[in-house]
Amino acid sequence: MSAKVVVSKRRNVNRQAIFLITLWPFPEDFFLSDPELKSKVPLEYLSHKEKYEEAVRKACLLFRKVIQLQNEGKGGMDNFREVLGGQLGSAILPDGNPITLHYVMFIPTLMGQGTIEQQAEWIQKAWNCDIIGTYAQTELGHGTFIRGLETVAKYDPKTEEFVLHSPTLTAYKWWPGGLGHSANYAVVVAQLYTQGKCHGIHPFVVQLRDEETHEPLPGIKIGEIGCKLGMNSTNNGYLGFDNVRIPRNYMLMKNSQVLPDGTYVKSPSSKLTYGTMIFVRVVLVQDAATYLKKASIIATRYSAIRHQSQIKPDQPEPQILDYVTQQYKLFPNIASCFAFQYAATWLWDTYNNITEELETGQLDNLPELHATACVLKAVSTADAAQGVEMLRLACGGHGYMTASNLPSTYGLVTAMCTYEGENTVLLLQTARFLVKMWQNKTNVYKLPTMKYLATALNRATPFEKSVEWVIAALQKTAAGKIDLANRHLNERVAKGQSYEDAWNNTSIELVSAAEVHGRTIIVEQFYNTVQGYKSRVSKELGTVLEQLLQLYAVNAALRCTGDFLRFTEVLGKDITVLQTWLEELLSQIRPNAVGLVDSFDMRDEILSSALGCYDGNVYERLFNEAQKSPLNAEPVNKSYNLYLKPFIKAQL
Ligand SMILES: CCCCCCCCCCCCCCCCCC(=O)SCCNC(=O)CCNC(=O)[C@H](O)C(C)(C)COP(=O)(O)OP(=O)(O)OC[C@H]1O[C@@H](n2cnc3c(N)ncnc32)[C@H](O)[C@@H]1OP(=O)(O)O
Ligand SMILES: Cc1cc2nc3c(=O)[nH]c(=O)nc-3n(C[C@H](O)[C@H](O)[C@H](O)COP(=O)(O)OP(=O)(O)OC[C@H]3O[C@@H](n4cnc5c(N)ncnc54)[C@H](O)[C@@H]3O)c2cc1C
Repeated sequence: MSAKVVVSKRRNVNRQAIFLITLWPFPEDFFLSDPELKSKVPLEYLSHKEKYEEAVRKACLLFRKVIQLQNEGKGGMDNFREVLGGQLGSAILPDGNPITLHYVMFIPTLMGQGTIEQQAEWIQKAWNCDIIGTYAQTELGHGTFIRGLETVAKYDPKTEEFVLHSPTLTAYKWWPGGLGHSANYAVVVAQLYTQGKCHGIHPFVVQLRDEETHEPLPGIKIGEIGCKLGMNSTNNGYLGFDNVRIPRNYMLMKNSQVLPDGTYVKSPSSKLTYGTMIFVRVVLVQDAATYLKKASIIATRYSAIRHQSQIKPDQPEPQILDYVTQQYKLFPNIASCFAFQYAATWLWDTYNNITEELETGQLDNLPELHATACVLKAVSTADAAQGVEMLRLACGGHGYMTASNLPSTYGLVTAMCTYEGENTVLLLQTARFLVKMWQNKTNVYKLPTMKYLATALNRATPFEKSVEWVIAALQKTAAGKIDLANRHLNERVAKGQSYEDAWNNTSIELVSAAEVHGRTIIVEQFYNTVQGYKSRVSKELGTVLEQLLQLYAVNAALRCTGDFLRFTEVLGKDITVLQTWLEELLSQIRPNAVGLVDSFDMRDEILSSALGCYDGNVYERLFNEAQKSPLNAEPVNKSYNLYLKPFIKAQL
């Protein structure tokens, strides 16, 4: 394979940003019409081993095709984004892609953490897929608390090498995607020791397997971690080191360095090592939107086909879409798809702007970027996971069928709540930043996502039925919750608790404050986007977008009525108005519901669902899928004669 990648020498180029610029229409058909990218047998009927082998076959073909497009000058890095993301990627590899981490974390870490020379050495090889990498950070004993990682990289100045070692079982790397049997290299995050001192965690490039035979190298203990709730083809692995030596320049040294004599040169910020995690958290908001769109299309189309019960006696069974409770399950999730999509776009732009600043050595906005990426990743993935599950339930029994593709979509989306930072932990990171800003009010005024904190608490928010009011009320609630949590924190400290104990004892309130702050950002971005669109789209489209915005906002408000009653001037009677407003919106959106999900523009092959196809032939498809069960290949299964018959005939 040969893909030309030019490594720019300009320091201020945001190299990770080039991933996500869409320059041309993506040729889905080039992938979806390739018979080799279709599985002959539904994946669920394959063994664990066969699933993995099939996933590797498809993944290689998939990326070969992407590289072919690139070599023909048809699109660039944006093609990688399409095949890695939840839309095309999860259609072709519904149980996960064993090479994803190579593109999503290995290459971005080389780009973000390597010196120009290291990039020149590694990136071309990685882009050409001469080597396949993963990102090995989490260990059996620690995923969240990365300062507590146990893998050691000790510098030996005599040989100018690092010696990597796993001193305990809990030091084994555990979880990295593709680590089991796919990758032959990894970025390994380990505690750096030089001149007898530990300098904390740093990234190292480590070869794991022979480039020809793929046999594990001496001192490398490696394997796959086993079956999971979902993502069973991602080949998550474990990895232990027995005094494995790597050259000095295999430590990624853009931010901190170890000189040949072992002298440690400090990074301008130790948190720059965490850069790849920010990048992935940012792109996950988009992925959360994609998975929720997928489930929303399936459940909404199915709800238009499915007839059940009666609303009035003697009348035909209605489409289940006409039940208001069903609309309540579906439409707020459709609105969330728009909300997360707009938040993702805004966050991506913010990320680009701030990483460009970082490249010039300006770190002022890094804390806000971190806090914002954490909260948006946490809120969007949690809501998407809950939403997909609700949409699955909204399809009744058929939603429980693998053929609906909802169980496997849930398996993919719920993993996002844990990986790349467990959601509660991320909300606590945001809370840490909010409290800091709250305590030091002068900074609050400068930061775009925090500006509201300067005035929100003292601003009057008399109730009115408008999105502007919902935003003001959410802001006031977030400010009120931060203020209260901060007061409780201080009270606990005043009573003699250490700050850390007081923090832990206040953490339920802190998490809740951060969550409302995240929802405030999302509603505000939705509002800003719709205001921007209004003059550019037809009146009819403007009206529908406005309805979706209102639905998202009023639903967000109704989710925190208790907090509104505590922190704003809202009264019980106003909640009734909010409830009626929600019900009005459900009925306004009803005629456009199917059109709205059609607008997400996902082909049947991408939905991969017997319930969600464009033509609505739900029952035929379910029946056809049932015929694919290997049990139906023979009229009588051998277990009848072996077990059932003797059991039935026996005199018990
Ligand atoms: C071609 C590609 C295109 C892409 C296409 C799209 C396709 C998408 C497909 C997606 C598939 C993704 C598959 C990914 C699989 C998952 C991979 C993983 O999980 S990998 C494994 C992922 N693992 C995880 O995510 C582990 C989660 N754990 C952690 O990140 C950390 O342990 C921690 C943040 C919780 C604490 O860290 P700790 O060092 O204990 O820090 P303290 O709490 O003591 O705070 C100290 C100070 O540091 C500050 N600060 C902190 N972080 C940052 C930051 N990033 N920055 C800046 N600052 C930061 C903090 O604010 C505070 O400031 P101050 O108040 O003092 O001023
Ligand atoms: C599908 C999948 C793929 C993954 N891929 C990779 C990969 O490619 N590379 C990689 O390195 N890792 C990977 N991971 C690991 C992932 O990043 C970690 O699982 C994640 O960071 C959470 O860490 P943990 O598992 O240690 O959870 P824990 O931290 O043990 O969480 C358990 C509970 O403890 C709570 N908790 C922990 N710390 C705190 C705290 N400070 N305050 C309050 N509560 C706390 C959490 O909220 C949670 O409820 C993957 C994980 C999954 C599920």
